Amino acid sequence: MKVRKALTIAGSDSGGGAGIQADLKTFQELGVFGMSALTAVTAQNTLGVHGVYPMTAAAVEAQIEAIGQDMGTDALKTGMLFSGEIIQSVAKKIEEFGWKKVVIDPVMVAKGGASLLREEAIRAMKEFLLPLAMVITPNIPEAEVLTNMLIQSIDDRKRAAKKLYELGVKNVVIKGGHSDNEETLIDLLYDGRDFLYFTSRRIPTKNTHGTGCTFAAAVTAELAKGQGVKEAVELAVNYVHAAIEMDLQIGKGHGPTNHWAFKRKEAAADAIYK
Ligand SMILES: Nc1ncnc2c1ncn2[C@@H]1O[C@H](COP(=O)(O)OP(=O)(O)O)[C@@H](O)[C@H]1O
Ligand SMILES: Cc1ncc(COP(=O)(O)O)c(N)n1
Repeated sequence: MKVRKALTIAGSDSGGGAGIQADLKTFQELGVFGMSALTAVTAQNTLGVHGVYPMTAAAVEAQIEAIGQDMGTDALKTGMLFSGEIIQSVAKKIEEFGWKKVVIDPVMVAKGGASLLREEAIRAMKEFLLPLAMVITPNIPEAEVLTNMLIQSIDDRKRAAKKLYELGVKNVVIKGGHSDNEETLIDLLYDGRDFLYFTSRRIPTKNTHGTGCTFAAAVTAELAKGQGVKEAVELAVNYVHAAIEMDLQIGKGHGPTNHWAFKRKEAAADAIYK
């Protein structure tokens, strides 16, 4: 059996709920061999970000180079990239190795409000990275920054998705966690032709730390396994939903999600239908 591989280029969350830790847990749970290139170390817990210690762009390049030269990858995702310089290095390496299954989670601020991306980096992201993306997965505030639009309605979101598509992204997912609907939420996928709506029940919880990272990592793992974008997004919606639903109650603030939950739910369903 051929083992599929996925690479995450992202920041470390010492609290284990978001960033590289969330990505690797998700890769593992979805049966994909996970690799990482660290862009920054954060001192972080469920109460917030207490420090950000970026890597040099050369160190980020060296990590990607080491992976590309030897192991290669079937898909990759980016998370916290911190600076325009790191973004340019990452884009250069993606092009150099010819990687196509590229998922960009344009991480900008942590749930507590701490900045994980410098202001100057937004231009670099649009210019160098977005044209290389197979999928981009902004939440509503990130989509607003990238498009210079105010997004309130679903129609606004559709317009924003079209704008992002025009920047060269092949598939745009604008996630609905930040919408003001208290009952349901919609993750919207646009592939340049059709809009697809993934509707789920909003779970009343404060434990949503790392949902965005987990979502993008699940999309990446599924693409690595050879799934299409639509199937990968659908699975990611279900994976994150299970992870939020069976939360772990860890820490005093916004706790992490449960990366085991999806497989446990699947195993329970298998036992019922056997
Ligand atoms: N309270 C919630 N209940 C159910 N699903 C949620 C909830 N909050 C977020 N999600 C889901 O988690 C994923 C990430 O959503 P979002 O909060 O928009 O992104 P981010 O974590 O990047 O801010 C999406 O699939 C969204 O539908
Ligand atoms: C290192 C790192 N990367 C990304 C996030 C975003 O996480 P969230 O899903 O809570 O917005 C984070 N808090 N820390």
